[in-house]
Amino acid sequence: MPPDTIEPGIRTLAELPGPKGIPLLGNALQLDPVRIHLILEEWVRQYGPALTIRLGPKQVFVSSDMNLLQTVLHERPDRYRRFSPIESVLSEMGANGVFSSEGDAWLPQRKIIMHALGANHFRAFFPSMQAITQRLLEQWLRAARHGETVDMCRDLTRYTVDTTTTLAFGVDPNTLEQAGGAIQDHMAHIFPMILSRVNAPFPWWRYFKLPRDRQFDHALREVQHYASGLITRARQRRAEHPGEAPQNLLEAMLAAGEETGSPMADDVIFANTFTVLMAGEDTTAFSLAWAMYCLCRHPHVQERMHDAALQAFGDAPLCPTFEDVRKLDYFDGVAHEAMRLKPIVPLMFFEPVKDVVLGGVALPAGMPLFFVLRPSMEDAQRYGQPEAFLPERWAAGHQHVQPHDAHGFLQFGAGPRVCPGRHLASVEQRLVLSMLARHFTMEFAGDPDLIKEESAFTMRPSSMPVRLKLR
Ligand code: HEM
Repeated sequence: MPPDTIEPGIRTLAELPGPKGIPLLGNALQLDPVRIHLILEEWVRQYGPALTIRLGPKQVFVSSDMNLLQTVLHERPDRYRRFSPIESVLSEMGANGVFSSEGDAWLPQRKIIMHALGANHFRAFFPSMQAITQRLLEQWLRAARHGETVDMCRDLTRYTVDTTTTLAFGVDPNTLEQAGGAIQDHMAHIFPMILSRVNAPFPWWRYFKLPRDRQFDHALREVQHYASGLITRARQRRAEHPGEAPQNLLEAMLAAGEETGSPMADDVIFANTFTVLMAGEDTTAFSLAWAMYCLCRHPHVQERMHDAALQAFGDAPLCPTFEDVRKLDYFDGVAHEAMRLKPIVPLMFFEPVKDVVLGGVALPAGMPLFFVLRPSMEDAQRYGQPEAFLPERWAAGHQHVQPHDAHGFLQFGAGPRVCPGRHLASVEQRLVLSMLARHFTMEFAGDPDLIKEESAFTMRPSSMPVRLKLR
């Protein structure tokens, strides 16, 4: 955008404040990928809600203004898209599915995935979710009886992979009861590298491999092999049951175009299997792990949850029917409140597809836009008593904690690309938290100050060891 075309009163990036960088690399070396969200939050505190940084040759617009983020989210795909390195990095991994694809490629994938993950499928799927939750309960009962520490990050990532794989791909891998390493151990190496590569000022991995790139390549091969196995099994099932309506997302992708004669390409099916496997794992698991963290800090909320569980499903060990899930709104509030204080999506990355003016700042097409989500969720103008953990603020019609501005909460995104897995995530959160509160009390099994926030595309706890006691 040439400066002489910018209207009076509109600012350019050069007029925004920001931290000083070094020649050539700019601020890149200051942005430790594991702490990137904390560093950007600190800069927002220091320089205000609109600032600029530089990553190598790229000038970046950084903002914590959720009204601007709402604009960006809703004005897709015409004016904005995801930050383009997300697409190139995921393409190199064979994972350019619905999350990262843009333009005409995105919509057909989105339609299939929205349908397959739609809330209308949950009724039929509910018994499977109950069985997986029962498995988790049995593990925790054993740990409580033997006084063993529970590694919540381990158990919850296994729970979410079992649930997502069963729902979306029609196979229950039962990683929860698997003794040794499971697919999750490989996936744990993939997320941090995606974040590092997306924000790298220089694509080093295309020229030389560091030990961590080799570890990443190995993890990627394992996950690719796993996804291929799922696809092979689904193909076999379809061949054995010709003409049957697709039973899950994978079968829906294989069946797409059977009538019109334009099937979904194999690489697109593969990319979306990979995408949904990844998107369904860390997000829900770490939102639950952070909820555990908040609950250990606020034992009185555990008591309220226990009462709410008894009220919703009485003597039953788990939420007994799909209809009863609706009675678990208090648990949804717990999950939301944990995500407000410990956002598993602390940053979102976009770019304009054409020259735009956003918040009075002229931004040329292709300019990286980084949004920092937590400051607005800790803002007293949006949330009363922002530092307090108050799940009841999310109850419908609740008036006691004011103000309450749900627009400031964008953990699932918004607009045409809002998270299609949010209903599944909400059912998982309700089932796990209500089961926990029905049977156990929980406390940290170690020094909570050692639990650190780590950016790894999602924001995960460095560890979450807890001790469960039977009620
Ligand atoms: C607490 C749990 C979760 C959180 C906080 C979360 C958050 C998000 C966010 C912020 C986005 C970007 C939305 C946007 O651009 O407007 C997204 C997209 C997506 N999520 Fe989730 N997610 C969660 C769980 C899940 C689950 C369980 C699945 C699937 C099993 C899933 C699948 C996806 C997919 C496929 C997309 C890409 C949608 C598109 O670009 O059209 N998510 N999610």
